[in-house]
Amino acid sequence: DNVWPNEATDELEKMLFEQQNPFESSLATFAVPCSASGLAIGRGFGAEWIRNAYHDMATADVQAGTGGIDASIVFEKDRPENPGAGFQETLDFFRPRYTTRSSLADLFAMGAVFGVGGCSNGNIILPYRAGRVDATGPGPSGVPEPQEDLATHTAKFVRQGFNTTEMIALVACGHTVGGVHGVDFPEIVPNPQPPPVTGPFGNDNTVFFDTTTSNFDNQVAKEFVANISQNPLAFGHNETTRSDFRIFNADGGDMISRMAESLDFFSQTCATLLERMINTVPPSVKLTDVLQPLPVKPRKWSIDVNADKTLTVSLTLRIVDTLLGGGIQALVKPVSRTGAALPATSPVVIGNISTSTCDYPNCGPSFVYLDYSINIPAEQGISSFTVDITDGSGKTTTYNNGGAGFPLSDVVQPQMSLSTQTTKTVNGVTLQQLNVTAAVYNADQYTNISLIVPQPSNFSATISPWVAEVAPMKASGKIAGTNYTLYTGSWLASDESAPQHPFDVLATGPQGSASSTFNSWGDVPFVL
Ligand code: HEM
Repeated sequence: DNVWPNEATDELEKMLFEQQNPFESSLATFAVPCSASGLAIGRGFGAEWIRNAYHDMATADVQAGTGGIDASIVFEKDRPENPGAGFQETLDFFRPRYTTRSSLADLFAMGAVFGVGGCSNGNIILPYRAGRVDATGPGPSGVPEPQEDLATHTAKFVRQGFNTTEMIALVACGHTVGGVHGVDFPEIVPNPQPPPVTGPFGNDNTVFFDTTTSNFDNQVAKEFVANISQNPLAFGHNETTRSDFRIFNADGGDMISRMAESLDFFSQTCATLLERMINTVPPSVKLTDVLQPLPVKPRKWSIDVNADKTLTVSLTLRIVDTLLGGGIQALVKPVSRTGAALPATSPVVIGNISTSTCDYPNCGPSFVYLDYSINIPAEQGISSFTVDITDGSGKTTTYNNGGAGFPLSDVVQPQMSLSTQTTKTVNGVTLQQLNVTAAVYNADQYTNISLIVPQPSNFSATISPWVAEVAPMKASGKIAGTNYTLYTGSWLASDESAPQHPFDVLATGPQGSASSTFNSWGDVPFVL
């Protein structure tokens, strides 16, 4: 069932498995190594992303079927139960990847996967499912706080779906990285006077939970059991806020001892519980299957209609490198609009192979990116293609995307070289403008052709549901000798903070519709 395209998973699959790809910066890199960070001394992205996911989930009520990982944390950052810069820093980090195909809740869950993967050096890779739905406002409060008593904590974890043993384990799993920041919890970690200011981002005066703060390992449990722990929530000077001490002893110390005894047991327990944590969603939310990397994935493509009555299909394929077995023989076999086989095309080799490896071990395969430039008579066109890969041993395998080939429609295609992005000043406010020219095949079949740019429904909210802003497109001429007509339309942002959300071109009519979706602004030339 792992076929392309899949609007629910394609974006997230890319962010999850492709690190250091040729097109976009990697997300996981920021949690690898776990100690590296562009944040204040004592802060790390990996720890922040794990804590962010927990605090987002921690207001869930599994009996009532409410809350869970829904990004409601972005509306709850000012609450006393959510102190610290970590939640804002996590939001700032993931928000640029928030789209109609990647909810912030899914990104926050992925952040936890990266945090655990990066900090365990690939030892624990949480299986990742997509489909979480973003909240539109704050939910109830109820994140556990360190000064609360054990009965309160136990009840809060039951509300979240975790029994006492699981509570002990989940807290140990969370508190194996990072620590308590004096700037956030001066009552737990007193700040020295005057405060130390070292490094460009300052020092937030952190006392770590264990001596291997950058390792997702059972050291936190070992040091607790051995009574040599520096964990401020276990042995801090302030007895009221020793929540880890009370929780780790909630079953008489049994679970924390077992976690201390075996790294394997610790890791397996954490993998299970953290997976449950990121998959805590209301029953109305259906998560997808665990994402698996596609062996062959069209990663980028565009189709230009040329004056000489041909089409140029520019295609970048992403291929799991083991399929190639050291070779680069991967032939694209296009199929015409009517289903006829067209000549096979080899990749444009020189200078166009790039490889991508994951930032931490075991996160997924390495990929090779191959570029193709495929020329097809405009009247024949393209509807799909298959890929024949010949590996190092000479064996050829056809990849047909689960049977039907990789669909690639040439019916509606933005012509990037004829399109521009620019800015327009309206009443002293600089707004982005997108001018798109698209080629439409047999345009007389359609009654409406439009440019669609999803935008937030509420620009002053931290996040809000996307609404499709629709700009009509008008015919601007035929391409001589072809059945293509050019259509042009302009979208002007309604707010200066408008995100450059990927855009669609949609043609609709009584006989059906055709579209080109999720086109990147990065492919549209910028003009002043
Ligand atoms: C009774 C339950 C819990 C309490 C009272 C608690 C309390 C705290 C406190 C006070 C901090 C210091 C935060 C700061 O200084 O900004 C902290 C940090 C942290 N917590 Fe918890 N926690 C609990 C459960 C959990 C759970 C279940 C997880 C994840 C599975 C988790 C993950 C983390 C992480 C990763 C940090 C380090 C953050 C950083 O270094 O930036 N916590 N916790």
